[in-house]
Amino acid sequence: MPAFANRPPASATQKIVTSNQRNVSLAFYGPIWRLLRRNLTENFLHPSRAKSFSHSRRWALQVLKNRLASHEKSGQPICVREHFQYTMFCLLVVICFGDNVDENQIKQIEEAQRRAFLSFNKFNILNLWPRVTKIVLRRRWEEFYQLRKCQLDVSIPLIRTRKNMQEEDRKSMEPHHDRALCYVDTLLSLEFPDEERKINEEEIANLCSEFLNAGTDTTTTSLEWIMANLVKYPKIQDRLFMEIKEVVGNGDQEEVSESDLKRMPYLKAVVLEGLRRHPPARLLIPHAVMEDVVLNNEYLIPKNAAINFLVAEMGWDPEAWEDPLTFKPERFLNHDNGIRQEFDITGSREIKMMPFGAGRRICPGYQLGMLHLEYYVANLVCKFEWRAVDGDGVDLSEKAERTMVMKNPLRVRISPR
Ligand code: HEM
Repeated sequence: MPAFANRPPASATQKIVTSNQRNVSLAFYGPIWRLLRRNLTENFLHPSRAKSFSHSRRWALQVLKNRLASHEKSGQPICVREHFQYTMFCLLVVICFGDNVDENQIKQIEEAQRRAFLSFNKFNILNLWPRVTKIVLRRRWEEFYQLRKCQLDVSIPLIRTRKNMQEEDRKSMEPHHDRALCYVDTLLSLEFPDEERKINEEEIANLCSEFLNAGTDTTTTSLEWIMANLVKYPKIQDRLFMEIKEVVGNGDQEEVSESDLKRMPYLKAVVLEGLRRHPPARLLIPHAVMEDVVLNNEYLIPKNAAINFLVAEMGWDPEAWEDPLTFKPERFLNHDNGIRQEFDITGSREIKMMPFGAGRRICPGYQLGMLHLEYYVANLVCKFEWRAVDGDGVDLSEKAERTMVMKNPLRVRISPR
């Protein structure tokens, strides 16, 4: 039995890949994976591209503020998870399919994604022996195809709309250069070098579904944990509010903008501390090494053995972090209250925590995830004061669902600042 070091050095993680299955999905490995990943990170999720969705982030923020404000008027405590979830989902749908999508279409996509998710365990067995199960579990296969059809019926028209827009732009004397590039746009122009073909509509639909799944719950869960800590520790919330006010001033500014965020080291520290203390993914997608690796002259990791990283335990390691179970954003600040220069969330220099994974399989959406957390935390704290429901403490117990969520979802009272 191999033993696994729980803080592998970066050199070992660089060799890590997931199993060698060939599939048009970012979660598997192969030449296609490399191409798709490069597309996602370099052409699309790169910060310069991510900026083009500022107006969508602003729109989603407005949706969220309206929902919270109308609840606040009712005088009842608010259970925030559903609102965070809806906001993140709307935003990612727009980033994925373009800002021409309306709320009704978003609801249809949400329903199709939800049904697919709820059936995940039921259909898992079909992966094992497809030839056999196609005979003995014929009904289940039919159900699976039906569900798949529902998903495609919703997403393929949206993909075709973007295709038509690209066609029109190509023919037009006045193409829309200012149109924000969405994920589907980048996929439509991809060609597989080894197969001399373009990626087809069904494959694009799969990748979009994966994009929405991977980005929504992780960001929603992290946002809920961070806000829970700000409610539990009002002094931290007050300090954050002071920082925000110093940057945006006392005027009636509608939004903390993305450029403001860069001048808020304490905000970044709060987000990092949230991800350290409550990483939404407790395990990474299983990894494997391509050849036998010996760590620290002590632990053998055999080629192809499934490796699961205990992400939370790394961030709670008392040898790496002082008082690791306490929520203390200051640990990420240097003496001048700036973000510690040496801290690196990608783990390319050292790994003390890895909420997004590390090495070449690191979450391709990590910059977008960080930006969304900083943007929504800053705006929520700037607009409202967040307080615990009278007599109710904030219970930070955990529950394993798709991500590690709050066992008792966060309920709060908010009041406009
Ligand atoms: C707080 C937010 C997020 C967290 C904590 C997070 C965390 C993770 C983790 C731990 C992995 C597995 C990495 C590994 O196995 O080594 C992952 C994979 C992935 N994430 Fe994220 N993620 C976040 C946001 C996002 C966003 C916003 C997107 C896209 C819009 C995204 C897209 C993906 C994709 C496509 C994968 C699979 C990549 C692959 O297998 O190569 N994530 N994420």
